[in-house]
Amino acid sequence: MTDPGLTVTGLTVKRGGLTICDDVSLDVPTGEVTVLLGANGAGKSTLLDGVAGVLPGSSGEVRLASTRIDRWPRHRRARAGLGYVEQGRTVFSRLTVAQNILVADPGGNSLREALEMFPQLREKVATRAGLLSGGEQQMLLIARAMVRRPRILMIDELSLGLAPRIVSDLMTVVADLARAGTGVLLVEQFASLALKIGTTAHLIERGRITRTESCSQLLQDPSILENAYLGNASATANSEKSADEAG
Ligand SMILES: Nc1ncnc2c1ncn2[C@@H]1O[C@H](COP(=O)(O)OP(=O)(O)OP(=O)(O)O)[C@@H](O)[C@H]1O
Repeated sequence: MTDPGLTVTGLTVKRGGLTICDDVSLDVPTGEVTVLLGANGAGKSTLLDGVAGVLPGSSGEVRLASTRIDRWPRHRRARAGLGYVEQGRTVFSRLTVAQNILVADPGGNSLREALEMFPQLREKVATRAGLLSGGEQQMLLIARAMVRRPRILMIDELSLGLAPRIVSDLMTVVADLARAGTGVLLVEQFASLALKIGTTAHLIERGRITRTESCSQLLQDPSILENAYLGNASATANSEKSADEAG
């Protein structure tokens, strides 16, 4: 058994009175990347919000390194080692790269550590973050989360709006973080890139985990993914095609 990272058991999360995530259970071990895949609106962000304490869970348990944290406010979960790079989160664009890091963690070594993690940012340390490329801004967001040394880092759609080549570079960075010991829970629309760096993948459909597979298995047999979370769209397309052929 690996070092216990994050354990989610039977978590239900509501938005506006509606159950969006229903009875979700999954583990995120330290030292590896766990991938969460699902169609738009399946409930991926809501699940991460529920785990991080952005939204309250209405039932179920969240444990970090075996300690129950689901009744804790968000900042306490973060202090305990749960990092979260939210979808659409932006850098402080008028602050420099260095100031963005120091805002997250004014500790003496945080800037040095961040630049060791992301040497690409070294030359830009005095540059205003708003002038960085999209990929560099995402690196800065990860660096800001990592200087707090989280045991677990949840990343929601880091690739939003970025070219595939840049996303591929970011995936290498994320894989390195996991190799260095962090447990990563990765939500990613570029499924094949995420699966290449992941160990286990969970598929979520309409707020429920419907399948858990090894990433290598999903890469070898893409039809599993197509049937699972593209299933509805292709079923509709096929039935339309059959109707056309019949007509
Ligand atoms: N603030 C909100 N109030 C009510 N319902 C919401 C709210 N935000 C999202 N939802 C609904 O919750 C469901 C899940 O949304 P969520 O953003 O968690 O999905 P997702 O899998 O992350 O999708 P995407 O890939 O598009 O980000 C969707 O049906 C969405 O319409």
